[in-house]
Order: sequence, then C-alpha cells, then structure tokens
Amino acid sequence: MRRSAAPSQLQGNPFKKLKFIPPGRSNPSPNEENTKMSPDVKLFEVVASKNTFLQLQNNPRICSLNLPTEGSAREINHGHNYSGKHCSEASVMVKLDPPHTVHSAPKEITVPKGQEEEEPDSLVKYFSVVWCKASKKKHKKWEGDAVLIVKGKSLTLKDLEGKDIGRGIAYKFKELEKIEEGHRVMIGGKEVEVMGIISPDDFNSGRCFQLGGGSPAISSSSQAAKKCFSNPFKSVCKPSSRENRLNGFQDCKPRHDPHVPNSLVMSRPDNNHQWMFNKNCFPIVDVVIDPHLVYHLRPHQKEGIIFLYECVMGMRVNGRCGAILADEMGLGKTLQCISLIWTLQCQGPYGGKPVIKKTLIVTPGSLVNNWRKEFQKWLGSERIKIFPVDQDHKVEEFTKSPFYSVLIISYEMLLRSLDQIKNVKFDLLICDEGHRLKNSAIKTTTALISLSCEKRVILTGTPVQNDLQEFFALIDFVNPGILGSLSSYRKIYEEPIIISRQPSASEEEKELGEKRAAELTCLTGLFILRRTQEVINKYLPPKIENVVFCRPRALQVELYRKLLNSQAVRFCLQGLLGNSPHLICIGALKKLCNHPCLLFNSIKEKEYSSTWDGNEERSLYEGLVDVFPADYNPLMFAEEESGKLQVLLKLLAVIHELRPTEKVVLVSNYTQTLNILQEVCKRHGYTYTRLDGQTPISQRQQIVDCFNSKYSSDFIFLLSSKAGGVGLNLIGGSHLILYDIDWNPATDIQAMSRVWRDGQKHPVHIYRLLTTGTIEEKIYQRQISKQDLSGAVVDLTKTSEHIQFSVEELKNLFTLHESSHCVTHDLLDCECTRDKDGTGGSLEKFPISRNCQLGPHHQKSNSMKPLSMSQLKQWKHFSGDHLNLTDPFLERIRENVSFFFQNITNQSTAI
Ligand SMILES: Nc1ncnc2c1ncn2[C@@H]1O[C@H](COP(=O)(O)OP(=O)(O)OP(=O)(O)O)[C@@H](O)[C@H]1O
Ligand SMILES: [Mg+2]
Repeated sequence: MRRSAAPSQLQGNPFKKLKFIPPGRSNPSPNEENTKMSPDVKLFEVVASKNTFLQLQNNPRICSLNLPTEGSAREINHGHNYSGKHCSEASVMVKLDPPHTVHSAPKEITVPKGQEEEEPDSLVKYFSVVWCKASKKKHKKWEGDAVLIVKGKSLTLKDLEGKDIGRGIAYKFKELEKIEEGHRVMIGGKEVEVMGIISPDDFNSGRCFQLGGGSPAISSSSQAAKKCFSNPFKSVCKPSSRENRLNGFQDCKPRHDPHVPNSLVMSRPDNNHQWMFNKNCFPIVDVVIDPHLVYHLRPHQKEGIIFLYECVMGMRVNGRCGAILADEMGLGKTLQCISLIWTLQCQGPYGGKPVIKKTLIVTPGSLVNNWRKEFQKWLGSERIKIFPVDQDHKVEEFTKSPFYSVLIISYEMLLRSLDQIKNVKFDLLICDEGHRLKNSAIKTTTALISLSCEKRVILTGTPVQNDLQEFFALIDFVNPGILGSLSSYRKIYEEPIIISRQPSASEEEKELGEKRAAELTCLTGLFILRRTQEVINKYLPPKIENVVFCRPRALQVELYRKLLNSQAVRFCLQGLLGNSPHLICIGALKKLCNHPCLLFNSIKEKEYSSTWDGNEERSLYEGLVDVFPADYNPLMFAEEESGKLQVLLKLLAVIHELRPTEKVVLVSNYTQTLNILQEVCKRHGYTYTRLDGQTPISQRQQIVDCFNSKYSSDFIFLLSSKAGGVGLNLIGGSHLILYDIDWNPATDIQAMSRVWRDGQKHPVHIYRLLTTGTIEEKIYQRQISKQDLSGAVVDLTKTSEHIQFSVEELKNLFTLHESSHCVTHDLLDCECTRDKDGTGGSLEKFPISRNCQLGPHHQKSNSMKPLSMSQLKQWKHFSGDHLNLTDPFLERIRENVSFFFQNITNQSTAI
C-alpha cells in the first residue's frame, strides 16, 4: 500500500488526478503554506516547480525517474493550488458519485450471439485505480493504489508490488470497453475506482508500478529531501535573516575561475533542486574543479566527475544521492573520487558552502594504502587530511580529532570498529571494489547501511548486471528503495525478464521482458556509469598478449594417464560418487600441470594425514607414487619435470637478457605453486618480492611501491591472484606471466590488468601458459566458449565449486590429447589447418593486429568479457616449429612450445 501521499504522477492527467490518501491521514494542505509566503517568493516557486514538472514530463529519459517523493508530490500540488482550479476539481471528484459502476458479472448472464463476435479477446487496457473492500458505505475508505488490467472479458487487479490481489472473469465486454476515469468496478470482493488510464507502454515497462510509489523505501525516500520539505519556505520568508545572508554572500565567488579555458565547471542546480536544497536562499555559486587536478584528468575522468557530482548532489534522480561507477579496471576510479571529495569538501553550489565535511572510504585491505598514495599523488599531503586505518593508526584517533576529513578503512576493520565509526557523521561513503555488497544480508552491507550516510558511491570494475538479484542489492544500497521492495522488484522486473529469456517464452512474454529490462536499464542508467578500457588505450603503450601452449613432460604425461585411469575418475564419469569427487580429480590434474612435485606432496600429505579416509582420494592416488623415482624428493624438484616451468625459465632468462631494466609479474592462483616459483627464483639468482594471502595488509602497499620504484632491484613480483588480483597497480612490471589458469575468466583478466594501466612506460608483454592437450586447455576453452559468453559468468566470486558439470563435460575434461599441437586451435576449424604446405603458419591470412580482445569498435564492447572463440581465431597464431618467429621472446621458448596465439594492441610501437 502506498504510504506517501503522492499521486501516480504520470498516469492520466496529473493535474486532474485524484490523490489516494491512506486511511487515518489527512490531505496535506499546501494552501496553508502558500498563505505564509510573500507574493514574490510564491510566484517564483510556482513557476519553478511547474517548469520542472513540465520539463520532466517532456523528457522521456527523466520522466521515468521523477520518482514521487513526498516532496515532489507537494511540489506539484503546490503548483496546482496556486491556480486554485485543479485543487477544487480534485476535491469535487472525491465527492462525486461515480457516473458508472461495473459489477462482477454473474455467471449465468448470457451474451447474445451476435455480440459475442464483437468481443475481441484483444481488448487490453490498463488503469490506475484505488481499491477498498466492497461495502455499501457512501464514503469509502480507500485502502491502496493498484493497477487494473482489462483483458478481453476478464479483470486483474495488481497491487503496486506487482502481486495479484483480485481477479474476475465473464464481465460484459461492452461495459469493460467503456471503463474510464471515475468508474467503479467490483472485482473479487473489492471495489475499485478508476483514477486514470495507464498507457500500454507504462504498463509494459513497469513504470506504472514504480511511479505508484508504493514501495516503502520510496516513500521513506531520501532524508535530505525530507529535511528540506519539512518546511521549505519558513526560513526563506524571514526577511531579516535573508537580507543578512545575502549581504554576507554578496561577494561570494567560485573558488576557481569558471571562465578560464579548460576549466571544469559542475552543472548548476536547476530550480527544482534549489527549491529542495537551498532553503536558505543562498546565491548560486559555480562549483569548479581544482585546475591542479583538471590538468591531469583524462576526458572520461572529467565526464566521470560530473556524473558523480550530479549523482551525489541529487541532481540526476530526485532526492537520490547514490552512484555506481563501474568503469573497467585501470580507468582511474580512484582519481575521479578524490576529485569529487576534494571539490565537495571545499565548495558547494549554494553560497559556496562546502557540501561535505567527512568522507568514509571502505576498501579491500590491500588497497587502503593505495588510496593514501593516490591522495598524496594528486593532492599532496597538505590540502586534505586523510586517515588510513592500519595497525598503528586506530579508528579512535580519527574519531577524536577534528583534524582529519577522510577515513580510509578496510571492510574487515570497518566491522570491527563499527561502534566507533557510528559516532562520526559521514557525509559521503565510497565503497571500493563494492561488488562485495551484492548480498544485502551480509554483515558488511548491513553495517554500512547502519551508518545512514546518504551520499553513497560504489566503485567496481566488475560488471554488475549479471545477476538480477545481486544487481538489486547494489542498486538498493546506493539508492535505497528506488526499485521498490525486493518482492515487488521480483514481480515487476526479475520474473518477466527471466521468463522472457527462456526458450519457451511466448512473443508476449518476450516483449514484456524486454520492455521491463529496458525500463530497468533506463531507471538505473542515470546513476550507473561504465566505460571500457578502450577509452584509455590511446594513453597506454602497446600490449602484446600471448597464449602459450607448453608441451607436457614425460613424467607429467605418465602421471596424467594414470590419474585418468584411476577408479575415482572412472566413478566420476559414471556419476557414481557423491561429495563432488570430480573437484578432487580436477585439482590433482591441475597440480600435475603446474609441477608433478605438487601432486607428490598431496599424495604424501594424504598418506600421513589422519583424515586419510576418503575412498575417492585413495583410489585417485593409488599406484601414483610408483611412477615417481624411488628417491623422489619434492623439495629438490627438477625443473625439467614440468613443461610450463621449463618455458617459464627460458622466458625469464630471455627477458633478463634482452630487457635488463624491465621487470616481471608472475601470477599463480596457488600458494604452493608460488612456493615452487619462489624456489626457482632463488636457484637462478633472480631477485624477487612476493604478495599472497599471508602478506600482512600493512605491508602490502610497501611491497607494491618498492617493486614499482625505478630504484627497486627486484626482478620478479610473485603474486597470488586471489590475494592481490584486484585493484593493485603493478606498473613497475612490464611482463606478466599467468602461470596457471582459473575457471573464472574475471580472475585472470583482473590479474592481467595490473600492469597494462596508466603510468606504464614500456610495451607490455602478457604470457598465459597452458599445458597442451590437458585440462588447462579445457578450462581455457570453457573461458572462451560461447556458453560462458552468454552465461556471462564474469564474477570474481564464482569458483569451480559453483560450476555444474554434466557427465559429458566431465568426459571431455578428463581426456588427454597427446597428439595435438593445440586442441583449442583444432576446435576453431581454422583455415590454416587446411593449408597445403601444412606449416600451420597463418600470419599472412589473419589481421596482424586487432583492436585487442575488446571486439570491434562499433559493438558495445566489454573487456571484462572473456575472449570469444571467433575473436581468438583472428589472433595471429602459429605452431612452435614455425620458421619465421619475429618475436625474440617467443623465438627463445619455441622448443618447448607446441603452439602460440598472439594479439597486439596499440601496435604502432610494438615489441
Ligand atoms: N589521468 C591520469 N593520468 C595519469 N595516471 C592516472 C590518471 N588517472 C589514473 N591514473 C593512474 O592509473 C592507475 C590506475 O588507476 P586506479 O587504481 O584508480 O584504477 P581503477 O579504475 O581503480 O582500477 P581497478 O578497477 O583495477 O581498481 C593509478 O596508478 C593512477 O594513479
Ligand atoms: Mg580501484
């Protein structure tokens, strides 16, 4: 039931509309306010509110977003009342006896034959209505707004959450055809009065539900809006105080000159905004971004700052102050936020008064110090006082000191210090890597909501639209209630959208689903901004990406065969075992690909462990130890036992030799593998540093800074993708080697984005190592297959445990292709396999360069999406024995490589 007294503004004629007043509430009397106003103020306000309303009505993009808040509703009434005409019309309408009442048709009513033909089933109409329980009382107590759907001879009544609350059939067609504003209809024990017509478009898009404002969250809308509406004119009307204020601000100037070339000036608030937020009638002052920052900003960042400013100021959606900045990785979301904070902390559109005092930035632990550094980088240490929480700097210090204006804290620490943080009034909340808030039930989300800070910004490089419920949680976090309650959102958006995407969906369902999806996008699009990496490509050096298929070594092949012949794998394929045994098998195969000694360690561990009771694992490892040499010592592992490790070593050697000043980021998903890689570094005298889950948070930034410094002597940065894949800047490295592959392409893409970002000076070389013919190739294929593209499983939290495998898929996973150079290439059905010369070399046939993985320019590309099969086909590709390898790095490793794919972005100065 609607709780606000707002009418459904866009249904029918808003000026004529009768307003639903919940029982027990009296009609607000805007006239009272009018009488208190001085005539000049009154005239100004009326014109302002009318103009804004008309503007919104005319602008299809905005109209759907002019969500009714208590304030906006009053604004419109206020406009009507000034003329006096519509108000009286409305009150007359309430009292008027409805001209026509349609009662539920008794079943026995028969319709003359001829008439039947005139009753097309296609009669579909929608009305906004109010309803109450059927009674004979003259003065009805209307209980709520609803939507009435007339279809053929039946009626359906839906509440504003989209739930059916009444149905009726076998009405007289002629009567239904005549229904119009003011008519009353009996339906399922309810009496309904028609308030207005809803256009099919408003129904199909779901807008009629939204605008009804039935959701509790909408009516409880923004506190700022409420505060302003509590008595917007009182203070304005005190002439003495107003004069004083005007005098005080007479020479109020923008902080920076808005007229100099290249100045970045924020949008001025419109009349509606002024009416809502400038109750003290301060003069309007231009808000101008500090030229010191503007000098560095990229065009997309300027746009982003304007976007963020408009969102948090409540200029984009009435009274809503949230935003999601979902730019792809490396686009400088941090700088955009820093610019916003710095601007709002010093300036404001009303009398130049700063909009915010305190800002809270919540971020993953490993990035707390990155934020500190970025503040320092862009603003120095004097302009703004920030307080990053770490071991030595406790929250209490911040709460006790008025000195600091920005608190930077990790999500974990936030939970621990919530009680103290609650004592501070924050005006702006920024949640970095905020996709973790996609679950509204988790503690972090509830903790942040409890801070009741209105201006909320989520930063994320991960697309947010993959899961409609998670999408709701993020939207509801930044702009609470804008999509109504979860249950109404499900009915109005999620269900029709999901139904429309099922193969069995009817045309009607498809159309409804598409319209609802479009409306959802339109509704949320005003406060979500996402730009792809393409916008900064031109500022970046070339990127040479290689997928390298490494031949497995003899020991690996033998162990691999044995694993595939184990009882555990056979049982898996027969679907005989419970307990996800396939995950154990997959894990063992992946370890083997990295290095056989990892498998050896697992076998030994299980042998000695007291939990060695799993039949599946025992049967998986049975007889494997015998394949290893009798005196096998995993600590003394031989490098030649792993195909990938051999390639890695040659690669490190050639980089070291040809580019002695350049550095390498070496990434693995596994700590045990990192241990091996670390050991290899030691053996070969390569200096290294390491960041994994065990690295204390307080040391992480220091490690990163040290590596990025040109004075650093570290050649290699060993990185656990799970611990440090997100948000880190590792521009000190210009070669990145992904030693193993993750099921989730997002993990790999995140890791690969650490080096090819703003500030990188050298051409970037990326090597993704895969063991030919093994499960690693299968995982890669899964990443790039169409199935994953459409399923869009591009979510960092999804791991292999979330993946369901059919027996058929498992059969494919558990197959070793020993004779192929590259199974992935075989699957592409590429022209070069039909070459007569049989070299497999296809350099001439394929574009030398494409616009990287992002797809053609004209498509709405998204580099967070994994590469597709067809895109891969367009990469340069060649077998290891190709004669003319021009890349000196590939040339050096070819001996152990069966196949390469290569793609170059920003080619001009490549290699
Ligand atoms: N206009 C600019 N000029 C030069 N360097 C910039 C600019 N904007 C951002 N950078 C630098 O680019 C790097 C990446 O920026 P940032 O960490 O903010 O990216 P992000 O969008 O947060 O990416 P992610 O999603 O990976 O966290 C940082 O080192 C930052 O200082
Ligand atoms: Mg970031």
